[in-house]
Amino acid sequence: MTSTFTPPPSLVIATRESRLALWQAEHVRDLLKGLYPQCDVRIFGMTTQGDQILDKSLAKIGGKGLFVKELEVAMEQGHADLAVHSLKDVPMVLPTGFALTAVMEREDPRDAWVSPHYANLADLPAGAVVGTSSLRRESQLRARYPHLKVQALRGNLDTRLRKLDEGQYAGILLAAAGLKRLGLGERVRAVIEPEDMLPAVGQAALGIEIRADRPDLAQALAALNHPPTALCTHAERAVSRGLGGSCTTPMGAYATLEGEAMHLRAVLGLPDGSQALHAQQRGRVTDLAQAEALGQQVARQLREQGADALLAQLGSH
Ligand SMILES: NCc1[nH]cc(CCC(=O)O)c1CC(=O)O
Repeated sequence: MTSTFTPPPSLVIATRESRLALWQAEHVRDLLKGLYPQCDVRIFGMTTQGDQILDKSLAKIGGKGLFVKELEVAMEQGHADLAVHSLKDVPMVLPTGFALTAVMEREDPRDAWVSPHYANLADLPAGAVVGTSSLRRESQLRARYPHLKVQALRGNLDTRLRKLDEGQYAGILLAAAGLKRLGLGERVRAVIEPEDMLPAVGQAALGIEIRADRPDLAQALAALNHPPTALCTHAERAVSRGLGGSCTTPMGAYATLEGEAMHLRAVLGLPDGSQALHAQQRGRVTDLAQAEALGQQVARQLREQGADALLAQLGSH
């Protein structure tokens, strides 16, 4: 088969302007420059609504979709060709006209414990304050360590680390991936295994979004797709979608793939840790449809255990 593919003469990448988002966009820019040396690849940085609201819980202001919308408008208006997102922040259902065209290889998917004084969560005395605004982390933390206190912690990575260093918290929970990407891996005191805390849907993976009417771009960006990561995160996203969840639902879902054998685990709990539902499933997965089916099975298992009632209680929390 002869290829008739001609790489585009230029590519503009839309991104948020936090240090992590810029790192991720620059990473994609460098990969694209390597793939297409003739292509003029540029970064279009934007401050999103989500970045400006720092004092309220994300769940209350409409979820992490706020980090994605402005980038979509930029693509809609032709100011950018693609957007690089932390897949974790991408809504489970994209608006019409947009597509997740590639999912890149995952960094370390685990959550990390960051603390100046305590090597481990298990070392914390009763009443110690842990910083996180993630309902998923709060729910799993409280279920396992009911003697700890949880206090809100918002802002980008640098802000959160600064608040920790100001001494308001015994320690904080962050995604290991973000810290590693920014060269802050030495701040990690302990990584938390999925057995103890399931990561967020899509955690540590980057998603590349384009307009659905740009098949030329889809072809140019296909080389960035990492099929095992795409399959795993597709299954995770199917669990959340199957529950009608969003990026702020207190659930974790994590898939691993060895050869064609996928193992998908999920948890859904109340933020106060008083109730949690767990489900897991193994199956052969070689394409996105099979990944989707496995995710739907896990969502069904959670439903059979009462996920809908739990989600209804959440609404009133
Ligand atoms: N919700 C914010 C967010 N979105 C993506 C990451 C970094 C890690 C990743 O790519 O999952 C983080 C920070 C965090 O949760 O600590």
